[in-house]
Amino acid sequence: MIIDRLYGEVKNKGNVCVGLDTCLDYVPDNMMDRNASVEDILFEFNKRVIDATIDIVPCYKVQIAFYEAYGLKGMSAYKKTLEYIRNNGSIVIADIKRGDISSTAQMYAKAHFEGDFESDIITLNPYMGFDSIIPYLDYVEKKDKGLFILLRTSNGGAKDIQYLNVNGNEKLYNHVGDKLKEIALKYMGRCGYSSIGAVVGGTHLEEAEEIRNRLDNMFFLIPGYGAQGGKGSDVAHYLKNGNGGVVNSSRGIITAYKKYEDGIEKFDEYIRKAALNMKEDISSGSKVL
Ligand SMILES: O=C(O)c1cc(=O)[nH]c(=O)n1[C@@H]1O[C@H](COP(=O)(O)O)[C@@H](O)[C@H]1O
Repeated sequence: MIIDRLYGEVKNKGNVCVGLDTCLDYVPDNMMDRNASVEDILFEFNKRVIDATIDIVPCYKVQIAFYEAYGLKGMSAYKKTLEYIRNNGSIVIADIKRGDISSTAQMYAKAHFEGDFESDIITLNPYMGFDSIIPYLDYVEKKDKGLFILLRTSNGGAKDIQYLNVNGNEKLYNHVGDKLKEIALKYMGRCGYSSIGAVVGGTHLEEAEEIRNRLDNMFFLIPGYGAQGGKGSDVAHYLKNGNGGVVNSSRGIITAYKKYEDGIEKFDEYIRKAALNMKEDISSGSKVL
């Protein structure tokens, strides 16, 4: 199952998920060949980031909006990026946050688990209802695919809806978590986690321990590190013995070179350094717990 692969990769390479939220503003001048197309520029940038990190990170998350924004050429870069990651033996999470129902969801599943945009794991938004998850489950069961479903997100606005009290005095995200856990139990890997995981932002800490204990069979995608303020000692609360989750950083890694005077010349070195520092920060946070 995909979750066993991801668990194994985390065991060998740590918890850093590199977020390829790539836009032209992040591309250094020397990669901006005037004659090259947007497709080539975005893909070449991603390829450099991937080549600099693939031996030290377990997976990549590619946020589709950054490619959609550049139209067809952007989507070609998206396709090439997914293929490059998968062909080089790594795991790709397509951050598409879909959340529609029925026949539409079936087409989303086909669009992102087959064909041009095939990925290993996708992100979903369950807040339209649990029936919006069902059309993807066949791919989890029969095609070795995985889902990370939004539970408690990293943004400030998470409190607007996800924290509302339901069923007396229970937080909505806990209610959603319990339901997802039930579905997840049907797709358990040998590693003790399900191919259906949850997205929990690494920026709110108060409930981290409760969420980790309550959803003990669920692997977490943990965004919010770096640019949004999350630290290694924060996100470590969502891990179990250093595994059970991957921590995403997008801007914090792919724009790391901008902090240095010689950043453009040593682009690859600084990208790798940012991923290695983050890996160290998370693992020292885990040791303290
Ligand atoms: O599902 C996500 O990946 C996600 C969930 C969440 O709660 N918060 C969150 O920031 N994300 C995504 O994680 C990435 C964070 O980017 P940086 O803040 O640049 O590291 C973006 O692609 C967001 O869309």
